[in-house]
Amino acid sequence: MTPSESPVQPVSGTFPDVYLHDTMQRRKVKFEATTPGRVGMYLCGPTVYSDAHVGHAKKEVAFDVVRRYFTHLGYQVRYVSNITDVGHLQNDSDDGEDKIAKRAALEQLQPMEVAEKYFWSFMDDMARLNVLRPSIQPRATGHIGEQIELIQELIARGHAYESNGSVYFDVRSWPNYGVLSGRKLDDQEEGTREEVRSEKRDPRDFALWKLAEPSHIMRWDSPWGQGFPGWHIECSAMSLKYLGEGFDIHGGGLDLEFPHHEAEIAQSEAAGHPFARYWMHNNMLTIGGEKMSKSKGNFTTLQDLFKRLDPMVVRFLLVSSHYRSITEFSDDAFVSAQNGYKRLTDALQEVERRLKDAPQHDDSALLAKVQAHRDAFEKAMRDDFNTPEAVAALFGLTRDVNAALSGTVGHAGLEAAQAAYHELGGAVLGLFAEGQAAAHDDTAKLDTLMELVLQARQSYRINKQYAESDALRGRLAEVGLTIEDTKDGPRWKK
Ligand SMILES: Nc1ncnc2c1ncn2[C@@H]1O[C@H](COP(=O)(O)OP(=O)(O)OP(=O)(O)O)[C@@H](O)[C@H]1O
Ligand SMILES: [Zn+2]
Repeated sequence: MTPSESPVQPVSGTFPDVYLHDTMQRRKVKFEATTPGRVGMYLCGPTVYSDAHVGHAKKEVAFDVVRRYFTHLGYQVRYVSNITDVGHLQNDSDDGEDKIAKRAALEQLQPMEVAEKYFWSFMDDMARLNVLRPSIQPRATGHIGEQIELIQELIARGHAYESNGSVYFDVRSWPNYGVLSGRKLDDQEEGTREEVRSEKRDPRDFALWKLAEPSHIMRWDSPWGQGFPGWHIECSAMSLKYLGEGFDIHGGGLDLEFPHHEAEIAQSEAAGHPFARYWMHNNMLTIGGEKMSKSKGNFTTLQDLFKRLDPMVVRFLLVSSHYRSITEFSDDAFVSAQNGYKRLTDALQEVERRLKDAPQHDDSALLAKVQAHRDAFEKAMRDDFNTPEAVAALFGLTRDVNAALSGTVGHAGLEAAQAAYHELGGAVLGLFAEGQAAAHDDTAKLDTLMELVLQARQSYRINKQYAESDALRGRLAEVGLTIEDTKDGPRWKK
């Protein structure tokens, strides 16, 4: 496989030092770009077979912030994140049911319809969370050729073998297997069906290509017959294709460190392609102390959550904890996120309101304070993207801005405060999408308004004025607002 990277030119300029926690070295290290001024990042994206939950959002938001911060520092960032639309098998051991096919049977859809449906649902959720679109979002099914080519290279170099129409990576042939997770080969276990075990030279060998059973719908021609790629190979093929060998940063959830990322490294480097230079992993979003996950069934989809919470509050909650820390999902956490976010947006709105008609005033004291909070924000971000401390800097800013707003503030002070909110809270943390502060305010107003409407409707009903009550409901339906009567009383929905 030829990584199709055309040579990229360095970007001139000076770039402040950024330290990040590299999983491979298990410590914070100074980031050095392969090409000065450019950052190539790859993030393992979603398998599109169900709606995204809040845990997925933690990962997407974490790496979106990393990308945004490098951009803020002046780097040209190429952000590649894949879409897994090949149905992979239910468990990691090359065994079990195909997740997309299983969903397709359940929903009476074609597997590709499932992938398409949940791809767009994921994109909508991410847009609402103000996650920037990747520079390139390659789909696994669009890169079968590249995956086959990489597998052929591995066979040619003696690191993979064919068995019954499937191809496996030969872990014994690659002493570096375990380099990321620190696992010794002998400690690794693999519980696999006997039939699959017997195809492998070693039970820990992982599939690069799987022979398709007659019932398997998603299948492609290959030198080994009709089949489909293994779970790990797409990420190697697509990251190398779009970012080139030795690209800068590879990210993903901590649960992917082994086996997924270990396998990505082995199959890329054994084929002769130096892989990612830094590895970053986000910790988990938990509920009641347990990882939120589809298989445990303890998840809340983003779509459900957005019915009761502004997506920006969800984002605020996520950036308020560090990407390497556990984030506990609870109602209390949301209440405090709601309050915290409102403090920021209220101050920003007041600054913007006052800017329209700002008096002449000496703002030097406020200007110095704004600068100090900016410095604190940058220092936190350069230290492994410490977003909770960066958020604390925004609160510090808000405290000083509110104090200043209780007296006279001139144009320069207001403008400096506004710029700090937009550049740090907005561009870097992604908390104020264009017009977001105003939209947040509108949402709050709509909530109040609808509460009053529901009360009015209740009194119509108590007074048996059913025609009026129905008319009210009908009029709201015309503008897309529905009222539902539930056992807990009436509810409204957009
Ligand atoms: N609770 C979570 N917190 C943080 N990241 C998560 C969480 N759940 C999933 N992710 C990340 O999202 C990506 C895809 O997750 P995946 O589709 O396997 O979801 P899942 O809910 O864990 O599913 P399953 O339970 O079937 O394994 C992975 O990189 C994973 O690390
Ligand atoms: Zn991956």
